[in-house]
Amino acid sequence: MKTGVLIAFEGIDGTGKSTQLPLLAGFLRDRGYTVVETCEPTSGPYGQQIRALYGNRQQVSPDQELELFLQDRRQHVIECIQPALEQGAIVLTDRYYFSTAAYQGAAGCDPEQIFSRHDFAPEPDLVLLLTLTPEESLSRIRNLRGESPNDFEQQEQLEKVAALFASFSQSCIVRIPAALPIMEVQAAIRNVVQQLLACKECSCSG
Ligand SMILES: Nc1ncnc2c1ncn2[C@@H]1O[C@H](COP(=O)(O)OP(=O)(O)O)[C@@H](O)[C@H]1O
Ligand SMILES: Cc1cn([C@H]2C[C@H](O)[C@@H](COP(=O)(O)OP(=O)(O)O)O2)c(=O)[nH]c1=O
Repeated sequence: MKTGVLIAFEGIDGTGKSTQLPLLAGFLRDRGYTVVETCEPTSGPYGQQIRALYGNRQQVSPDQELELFLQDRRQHVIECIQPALEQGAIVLTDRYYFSTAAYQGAAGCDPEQIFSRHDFAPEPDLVLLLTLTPEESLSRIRNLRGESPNDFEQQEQLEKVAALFASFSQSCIVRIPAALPIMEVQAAIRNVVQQLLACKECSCSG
């Protein structure tokens, strides 16, 4: 049974998910919450197979790629997310099934079918969807991270991924403009999370 709080960070590559998530974790821990920080792809066997595709995505079909992300997530839910939620933790995950619907959707799979294949995955209480243009995201990857974009980070592909993220309308999604300075993005995130926690703590429905 889920008693904790599940918050997913989503968005195209370079939007600042792995910058913002630890800042939120620290903020929440300072306020006495138990926080579990996690990410997908995981470091487990399926996550490692996925990482091996970064430089050579063509070696698998979109369907095979989708299966790998599903297997990785199933293991992530069973071994990490569900136990942490049962213990009442706030779980912060860097990516979740919205990434699969967007990225594998952009690769040719059906996003609706991808959502419907996630009945094993607890629905998040909140999805913080960081928004940035693909141009800005690629510029951050090249200039700030100092990396060459990998096979998942090609502009044409990221345009499709961003368009799919923009099309999702689940009520748990809150869009956070990510082009602002780091601590301004963090302030917007904290504001939304504090509202969610206040709501949970007073058991109101909205
Ligand atoms: N708001 C921001 N303004 C400027 N640079 C940022 C901002 N957020 C993150 N960055 C930088 O952009 C790069 C990508 O951020 P990162 O957190 O790795 O993105 P993601 O995890 O979404 O791929 C990093 O070099 C990071 O330091
Ligand atoms: C979770 C997930 C990620 N991805 C992609 C998005 C990213 O381009 C890539 C790696 O994710 P990323 O968040 O960059 O992880 P890391 O920095 O640890 O390698 O995988 C999918 O295509 N589908 C998914 O379901």
